[in-house]
Amino acid sequence: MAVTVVTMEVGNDGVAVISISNPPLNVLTVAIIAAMKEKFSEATRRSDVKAIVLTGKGGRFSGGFDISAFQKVHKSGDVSDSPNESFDLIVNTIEGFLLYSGIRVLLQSVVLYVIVKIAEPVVAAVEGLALGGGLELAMGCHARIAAPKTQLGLPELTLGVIPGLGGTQRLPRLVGVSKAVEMLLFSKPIMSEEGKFQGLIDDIASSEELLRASRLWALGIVERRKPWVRSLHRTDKIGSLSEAQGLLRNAREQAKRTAPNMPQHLACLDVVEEGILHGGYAGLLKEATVAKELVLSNTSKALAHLFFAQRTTAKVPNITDVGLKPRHVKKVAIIGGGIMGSGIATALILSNISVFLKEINSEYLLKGMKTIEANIQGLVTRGKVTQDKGQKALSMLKGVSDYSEFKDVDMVIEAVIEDVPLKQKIFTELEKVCSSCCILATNTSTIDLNVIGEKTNSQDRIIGAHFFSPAHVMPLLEIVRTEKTSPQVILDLLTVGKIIKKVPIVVGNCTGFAVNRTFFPYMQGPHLLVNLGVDLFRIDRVIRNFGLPIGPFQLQDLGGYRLGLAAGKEFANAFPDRTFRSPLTELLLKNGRNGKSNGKGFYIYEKGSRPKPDPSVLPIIEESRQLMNIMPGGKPISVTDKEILEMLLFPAVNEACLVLDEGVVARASDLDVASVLGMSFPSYRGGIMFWADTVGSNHIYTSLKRWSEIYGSFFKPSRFLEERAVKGMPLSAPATSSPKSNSKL
Ligand SMILES: C[C@H](O)CC(=O)SCCNC(=O)CCNC(=O)[C@H](O)C(C)(C)COP(=O)(O)OP(=O)(O)OC[C@H]1O[C@@H](n2cnc3c(N)ncnc32)[C@H](O)[C@@H]1OP(=O)(O)O
Repeated sequence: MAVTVVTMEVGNDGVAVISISNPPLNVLTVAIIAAMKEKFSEATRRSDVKAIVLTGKGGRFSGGFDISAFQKVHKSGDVSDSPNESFDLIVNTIEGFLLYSGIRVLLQSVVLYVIVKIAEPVVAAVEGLALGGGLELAMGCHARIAAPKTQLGLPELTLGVIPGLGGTQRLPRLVGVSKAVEMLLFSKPIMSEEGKFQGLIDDIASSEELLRASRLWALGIVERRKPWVRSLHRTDKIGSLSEAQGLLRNAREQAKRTAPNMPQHLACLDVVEEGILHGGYAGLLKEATVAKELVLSNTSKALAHLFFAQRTTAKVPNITDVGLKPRHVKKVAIIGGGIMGSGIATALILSNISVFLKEINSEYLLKGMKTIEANIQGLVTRGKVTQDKGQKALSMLKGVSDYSEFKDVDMVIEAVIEDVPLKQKIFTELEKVCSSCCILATNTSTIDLNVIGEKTNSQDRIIGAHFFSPAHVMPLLEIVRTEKTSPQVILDLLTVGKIIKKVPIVVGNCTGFAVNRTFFPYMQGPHLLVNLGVDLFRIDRVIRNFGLPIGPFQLQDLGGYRLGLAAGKEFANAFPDRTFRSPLTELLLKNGRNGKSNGKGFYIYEKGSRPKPDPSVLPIIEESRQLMNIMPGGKPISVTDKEILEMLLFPAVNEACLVLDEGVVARASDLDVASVLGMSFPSYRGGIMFWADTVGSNHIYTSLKRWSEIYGSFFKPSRFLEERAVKGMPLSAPATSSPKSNSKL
């Protein structure tokens, strides 16, 4: 159990060093804030203290306010668990605002002066990271000295809230309105080097020198060699009112486009503006009010849930909690240099893992190597990777055309086409050429792993490493285990996932695994609706308005119809009872259409403009409708946008319930993360199960039941959903009984 403390040491130089210790990230809790106040008061009372340095133990200043406190507020609805005390700590105690605000609040000041007299300058010694409340605390100090490469940022908007410890006021005063708005709206941290350039940081000192430099700076303030700056009182970086308001106007327009359906972006800009119009103190008061309102919003509930859900995926029962140590994976061989194989190779080499890429001939090999180079170049061009890092990554790559290098690789990832005999052949060969402890992974997205490994005696080291395309960009890694996969192999792949900065989710073996399986009804529902007479472009619009980046038909355009058809067949075989068979995709292919790749999709794609609906697809849809003949009375059904949304998403929720009930995932929150990272379900809705619980199991069940009676078994609700609806239980609540014997984990 980590010890949470705030300590103070006073040196012979008269500098008190107050240190926060709450490993691993020194997050701020209400208790820590109270303890800090106590230490500051003590320092003020002591006659031997001339100045104060505030720092964090363990090489990290602070990761911000404790997000789990937000979750407490979400459960209780009581905002007193949020950081109230902090206002007093930063404004009154550290920054000493009231002391210097003069006659205006004279009476009050005198009283406070007596209670928390503060005449010492405070310097923040910042290392590792200062995020959210951590950076806000540092900005309340009179100067900030940072170690090199320290991350500085205000990521609160990603949690559905705004900075609540003065960040909306002090950041614009330190770095200017334009940079502050950029950092706030995009929650993008900067490094201390840029922080120094922007004026957020006063000086940089090496890690070893940090405390000494901070003490000296603090003494410099006492001796008036350095300025004693209260950032809340500064106005020099704000610029003219009209300029600031122009920036905010543009930022609002941008926020409406890039962050629709979320309240915190516009609210944050309003709070920044309040401070510009009426002064920093007024801005702080508004910030406190708005922060409290936002913490109770559905967006904040969803995003805080997702924050922890994402970190929970790496905690796998009986794998990560049984004392196993991960083995070091240094060399990986990849079979297949197509889009997937080259994307996976790119992700590995960028994390310093050596890769041998194998292809069947030199032409394909060259193509794969070129794709990897292009992937890296793309990242360099977009500024995601430096030129040096890109070069170094490419030096970790070697193309091969046979198995001679495979004898001492730690892992092989097969990424060839979805062909069962081919994969079986490859795995029997791998068993012969690789060492007996080499991990044998496949990137299949649908095929049963037991079938792939059927002809080997290595079932214990066969595992699925299902990446999402493009693999070097998409953050999700679905790790598929069978009942025979050894815990050590699962742990090793989890560790590789973390090293290459993916969010790994361990799932059981079934058709489509967790992600594709949950979303197969979402790809079929739109066809059902279109055959019932609903306009396809309206369907896409409804989904976009809900928050997915593109609708299901545009998604099919991107993937190509052949791929969709092949996947549809797999699902139809595995789950015939809840498959909707539509002739539409085959008709499209028959008409020479294959989506974006051949320029014949549901949309027309022209460089530089948004995709436009293609009217030439409508006669094909009409043909499909006539063949299906399912419109009641031959007339298109009449549905609201809400019904369209629900008819598309509830079947996916139903499948997610089955995935959960069958033990394909360990917990509902894994499906939330999978849906957000694998299928672009809007994060601010918390993921598919979280969202479903906000809608309510009863409404989902009764709707599906009604539609199944009218439109057929595609909508048939599962037993799990029915049980939860009858009991009034959330879908995400853990099962009350012991784990099922059919669990796939
Ligand atoms: C009032 C204020 O304005 C409001 C705020 O300050 S809101 C908080 C603002 N701060 C943030 O958003 C930072 C959130 N944290 C992060 O982004 C990442 O943890 C990080 C980039 C700092 C570090 O990443 P990384 O090194 O990969 O460590 P990571 O696994 O994420 O975190 C380590 C542990 O700390 C926990 N943690 C991290 N930040 C936390 C926070 N702010 N509150 C509570 N727990 C936190 C994680 O849940 C994890 O716990 P676990 O080991 O039990 O799973």
